[in-house]
Amino acid sequence: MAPACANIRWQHGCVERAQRQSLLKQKGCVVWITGLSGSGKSTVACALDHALARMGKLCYVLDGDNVRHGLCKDLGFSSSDREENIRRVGEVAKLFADAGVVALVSCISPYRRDREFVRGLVGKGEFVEVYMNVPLSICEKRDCKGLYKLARAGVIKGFTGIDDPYEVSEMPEVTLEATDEAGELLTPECMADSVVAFLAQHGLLSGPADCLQTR
Ligand SMILES: Nc1ncnc2c1ncn2[C@@H]1O[C@H](COP(=O)(O)OS(=O)(=O)O)[C@@H](OP(=O)(O)O)[C@H]1O
Ligand SMILES: Nc1ncnc2c1ncn2[C@@H]1O[C@H](COP(=O)(O)OP(=O)(O)O)[C@@H](O)[C@H]1O
Repeated sequence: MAPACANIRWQHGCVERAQRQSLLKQKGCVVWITGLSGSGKSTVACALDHALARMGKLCYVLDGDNVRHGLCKDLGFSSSDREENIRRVGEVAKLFADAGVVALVSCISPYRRDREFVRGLVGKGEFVEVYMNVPLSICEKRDCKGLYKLARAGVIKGFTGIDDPYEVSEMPEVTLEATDEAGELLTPECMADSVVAFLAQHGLLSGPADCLQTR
């Protein structure tokens, strides 16, 4: 989308992304964690942040609840507000990736179209969609904020999974199941390990190949 005002030109910087990545000895990317409220997005983002920090990788978590206290405090939960919410978070995540940081986004982001929009914003191969495949029954049972109860009672309208849709992607890069084959709940640490494995397999955790020698 072009800027609303015509008299805007792109200002190029003096330090390139490759140099920033070289300084940080890592590559920037966006890990986009999507799923129902209560599916464990924030918990996995936190576990992933810890796991990657232990590997010396700098991350930053953009959590739906948190950005709605600032950047997106003017937005509600209509489909157009959710779209704008995801657009803004996507743009910020893109800036983090450009800075050489691993952006860990945990937003419901219920509409496929909005997630695909962000995928298109971010460089090819740098957008990793992580789908929390946790059944509504589990999320609703957890109901740690009491919101499902309010939604079922009709106090909250347009709640994702109750009277607003969650559209599953056809091909998320990573799908995290709630349970293992024996039906035991998988831990957040185990889920984070699956994401780390994907990032490693796809070269997103190695040092930038095209980086300049600055140290
Ligand atoms: N109507 C409705 N539907 C869904 N969720 C709601 C709603 N109203 C408030 N909440 C709370 O807001 C959190 C979701 O914010 P997000 O920015 O992630 O939502 S979205 O991506 O724009 O759909 C979400 O946080 P999580 O539980 O962490 O997902 C809820 O606590
Ligand atoms: N893998 C898991 N196993 C068991 N409980 C979990 C798991 N992941 C998250 N939880 C719990 O579920 C609740 C919702 O998790 P949260 O990360 O806040 O979800 P979301 O960000 O998707 O709303 C929290 O009480 C959290 O401790």
